[in-house]
Amino acid sequence: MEDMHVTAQATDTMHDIKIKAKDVQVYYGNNHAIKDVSVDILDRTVTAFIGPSGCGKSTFLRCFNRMNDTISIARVEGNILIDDEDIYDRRVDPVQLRAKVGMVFQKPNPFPKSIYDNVAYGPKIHGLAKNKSDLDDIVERALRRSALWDEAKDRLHEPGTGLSGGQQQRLCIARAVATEPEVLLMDEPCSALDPIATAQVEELIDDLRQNYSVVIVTHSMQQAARVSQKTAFFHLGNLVEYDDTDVIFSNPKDSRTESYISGKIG
Ligand SMILES: Nc1ncnc2c1ncn2[C@@H]1O[C@H](COP(=O)(O)OP(=O)(O)OP(=O)(O)O)[C@@H](O)[C@H]1O
Repeated sequence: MEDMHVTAQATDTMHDIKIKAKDVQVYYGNNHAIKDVSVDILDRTVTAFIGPSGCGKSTFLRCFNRMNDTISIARVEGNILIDDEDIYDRRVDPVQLRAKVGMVFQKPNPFPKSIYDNVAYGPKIHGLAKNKSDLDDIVERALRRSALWDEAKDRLHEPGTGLSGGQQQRLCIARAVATEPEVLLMDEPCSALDPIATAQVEELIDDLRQNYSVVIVTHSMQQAARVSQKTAFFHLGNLVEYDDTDVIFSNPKDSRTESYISGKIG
């Protein structure tokens, strides 16, 4: 049982597979951090990665936009396909990939620029706006989608760092969605936020699912249960169980999942 790993397949016929990971291994030097993980991530679905600290959730998430490329000792093996395209193929430009696969981090990290420029930055470098009014529209759309427009519209040219923590995190989500990504990766996006800001970001995640495949790493099982439709439980670098979120929380098949959700390992 201990060495068993699951090949997690999508059972949901309503949603297409957006990301297909097959036999993925990640090493940091000699540390084998992700062990032979295969999983299908669905489109227009929120997928939560849960598991004890150090089990590899963030490492696996970072495989989807090749952020592990930026860590010199990290080595990724296996296949990751997004829309059937191998994202580790030599012809894939990681910068372009990261426009399609946006990421929001644990701590809100706005650029030291105005609210407007934070959101406009990506569309500008990727040439998504034809002119200034086009760019204005993109910025407004992204801020509306991130539920920040009403609070930010009268202070677009003030520094992003002047917003509250929860607003800054929504600004980072606006920055990520401004390049029209198809996948949104969120690594503990609420861990620095108070309960009200957390509730706003969770509501937003639920909205974002209409357009994107969202993958969220969270330490909070309550949050996973609230926002996700699919949950993957990781333990010691293995993907132990992957299923509908309500199944994982009400009727897990593996004893390790059961121990984790009941607070016996953690
Ligand atoms: N940049 C890095 N360099 C070296 N080792 C790393 C690096 N990032 C993670 N690791 C190692 O990889 C393993 C998995 O770590 P990872 O951060 O992916 O786990 P996690 O489940 O996201 O943990 P947490 O919940 O604490 O954030 C750990 O053994 C960790 O020490």
